[in-house]
Amino acid sequence: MGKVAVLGAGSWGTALSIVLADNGHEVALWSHRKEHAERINHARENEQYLPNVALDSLIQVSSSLENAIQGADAVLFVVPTKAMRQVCQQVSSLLTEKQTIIHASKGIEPESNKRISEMMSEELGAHHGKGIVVLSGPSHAEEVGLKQPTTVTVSSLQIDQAVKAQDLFMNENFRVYTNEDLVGVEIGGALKNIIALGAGISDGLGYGDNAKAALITRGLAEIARLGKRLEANPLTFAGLTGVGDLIVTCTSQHSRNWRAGNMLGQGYVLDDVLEQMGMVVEGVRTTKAAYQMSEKLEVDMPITKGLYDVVVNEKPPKEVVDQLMNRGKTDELEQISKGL
Ligand SMILES: NC(=O)C1=CN([C@@H]2O[C@H](COP(=O)(O)OP(=O)(O)OC[C@H]3O[C@@H](n4cnc5c(N)ncnc54)[C@H](OP(=O)(O)O)[C@@H]3O)[C@@H](O)[C@H]2O)C=CC1
Ligand SMILES: O=C(CO)COP(=O)(O)O
Repeated sequence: MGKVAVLGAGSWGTALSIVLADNGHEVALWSHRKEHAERINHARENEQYLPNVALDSLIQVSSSLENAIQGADAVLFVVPTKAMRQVCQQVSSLLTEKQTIIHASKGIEPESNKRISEMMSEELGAHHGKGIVVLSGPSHAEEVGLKQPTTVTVSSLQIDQAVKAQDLFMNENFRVYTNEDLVGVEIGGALKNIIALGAGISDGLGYGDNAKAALITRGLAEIARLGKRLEANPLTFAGLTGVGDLIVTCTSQHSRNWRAGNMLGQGYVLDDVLEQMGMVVEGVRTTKAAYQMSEKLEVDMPITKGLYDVVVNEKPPKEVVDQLMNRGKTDELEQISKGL
């Protein structure tokens, strides 16, 4: 048992703090807003992001990064991808060499097209760079907070660091696997949000299970094609952070990406959707990043291109479905094998 600093007091940071406290760790949960930190400490609940879930007394919330990180054996970064560089810059001088560095966010940075561990490694410097661990998989905060059975994967270029993270989080409700394929784990976790936006749009347009099954299957094929180009292990996409997270995010109403897509499919405009969500919808920025990567690396990603047309070019979703359905003929095995 030790101390873990959790940076980011949204739904996922709060749910993972609950897992860590269940394992007997002292948790310093950091919110960048003082009033939010005080509110959670007082209510013993994160009413804004994870309501109706009581927080153990082992979880103490602070708006001071120094207090959160001092004496921590591990530091978990779980802010939206957009905030990751800034938070890394804020903490980089506070970290010590012994601390295990983990992130549990899901995204790709537009323009640089960097994965989260790559961005972190640039900001945190050589020592922590190679040992950064990612935790990913099919895991909605709402269910983890209720201690419902959940499985995730941890990965790192230094597998001993991933094993340390596995030991920190693993318990009878929260099963943690290791996987050496850092690229595949991060790419699967980030890109499934694009397909979940598409699944929500499909439901919002009134389409049925056939359309959703097609999106999940063909979405997996194009994620694997990009992954292969980036030298991921294709088998990772058959795992929890690939097909597992695609299934949960495309089919669960807990998913913010699915919910945002659902509203887009019903005709709401993106700015209104994002305002109403009040939580991060990573798929929007990841769509931009993945589209840029598919163009640069010449990887065929028709669903991503369609979603890019919706979120960037404001094309009506129905037109995008027609565009996808009326492409030229292709062979299924030929397409799938490009991701193997
Ligand atoms: N929720 C889930 O079930 C899961 C989420 N994830 C991933 O975890 C990451 C975080 O998501 P989640 O917790 O759900 O997001 P939420 O929208 O629930 O919360 C985001 C939190 O980050 C804070 N934040 C925003 N900007 C900054 C900043 N610049 N510095 C510090 N804190 C900031 C927000 O504060 P404020 O209130 O001030 O905006 C808020 O506390 C995402 O990448 C997501 O994809 C992964 C698996 C499951
Ligand atoms: O990553 C998640 C589940 O594994 C959460 O997905 P959303 O961000 O769409 O809610």
